[in-house]
Amino acid sequence: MTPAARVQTAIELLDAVIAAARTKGAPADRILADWFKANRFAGSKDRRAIRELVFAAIRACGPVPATGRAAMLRLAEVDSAIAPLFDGSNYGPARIADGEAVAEGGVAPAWLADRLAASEIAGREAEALLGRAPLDLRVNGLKADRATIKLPEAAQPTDAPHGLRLPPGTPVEQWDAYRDGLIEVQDTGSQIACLAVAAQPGETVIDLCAGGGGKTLALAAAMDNLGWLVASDTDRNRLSRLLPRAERAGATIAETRLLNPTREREALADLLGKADAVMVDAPCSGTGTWRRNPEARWRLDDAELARFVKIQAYLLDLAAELIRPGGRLVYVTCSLLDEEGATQFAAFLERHPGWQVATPPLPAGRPRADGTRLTPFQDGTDGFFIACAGRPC
Ligand SMILES: C[S@@+](CC[C@H](N)C(=O)[O-])C[C@H]1O[C@@H](n2cnc3c(N)ncnc32)[C@H](O)[C@@H]1O
Repeated sequence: MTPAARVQTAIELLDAVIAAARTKGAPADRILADWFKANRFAGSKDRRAIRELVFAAIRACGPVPATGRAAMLRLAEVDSAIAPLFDGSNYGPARIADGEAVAEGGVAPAWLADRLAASEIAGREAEALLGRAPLDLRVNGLKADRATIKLPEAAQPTDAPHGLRLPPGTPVEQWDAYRDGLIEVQDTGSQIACLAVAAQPGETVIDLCAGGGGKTLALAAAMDNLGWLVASDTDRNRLSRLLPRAERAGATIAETRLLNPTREREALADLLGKADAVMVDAPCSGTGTWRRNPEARWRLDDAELARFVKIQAYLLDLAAELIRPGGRLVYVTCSLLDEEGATQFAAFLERHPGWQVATPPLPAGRPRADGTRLTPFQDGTDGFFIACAGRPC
């Protein structure tokens, strides 16, 4: 494909991404993967270039652009290599017309940028939300050790005790160490969130919103495969990915429980008041993960945010019921909005008098109200709010 044809293809893909963002349809990654599958004529260099263009254009636009072409013209404002490719050539985009509409720049739609600013995420902190994430690994302590593991490429240790960092795009999935379960792909912020649980061998630990089990596997390693580790979620698809991953990682103590939304207690009835620790890695707006899916900021609206805030409070209260006297609650969210983090946790403490804030020392992050906040700008991780409280004895 010519460079101009790649730009035109990226414009058409951006139209699909914009439409999907408006209707809460498929994420950009999925849209691109489907297109590449259906258009085999695009070689690996084309695919890489188109992908770069689409994501660079998404990052360059704050609010949802009207069209893919307007989004690409916005990218042309910040990348001088793009405008000359609007050359009217065969398969390329038409020439730029005088006064043609260009999408607006910025970090996010105005309402969301304002909410972030109210949570002290503005300026360079806000811009860093749209940077490119590195590729972080967690060395699986059940099978290997960070100090001695041999990998095909040199990796830098991160702040997390088992963490290693590689450049984005490193094909780790093809490495033997990955296939054999010696390493997991996991952001350093996620690894640090798991440290906050301080899970010990022999304990009863619940990962209440386990999803595909990224954090469950880290907890199993911390527990040295000793104890009872329950991984629950309401999403059957996500949870179904956990056990094959656990097998690869040699995490034998992970047990999954599929929950029925609004009737979660039923599947967890045998654990009420028994857990030494419960981690609530809550469903959230994901404002801390825009480095990975920047178009998520076009999908969020006030109603969706309110829905997250409500379910977070509900899950925190459910977790409290599962914890034994003297046990601990760890609340984690990959959002940097206070309503999903500091304010949410403060409301929990108000509803549960007697619970004591007790965040263990973490290797990165800064205090934020009763918890700790990690940000892409300060910590080079995804954005997280992490807070812990102990149930009174
Ligand atoms: C931030 S994700 C969890 C990511 C996961 N812990 C990991 O490390 O990969 C939030 C999860 O909460 C789950 N969830 C949503 N509502 C829930 C509920 N009522 N009970 C339990 N899990 C729920 C979602 O399905 C989603 O997998």
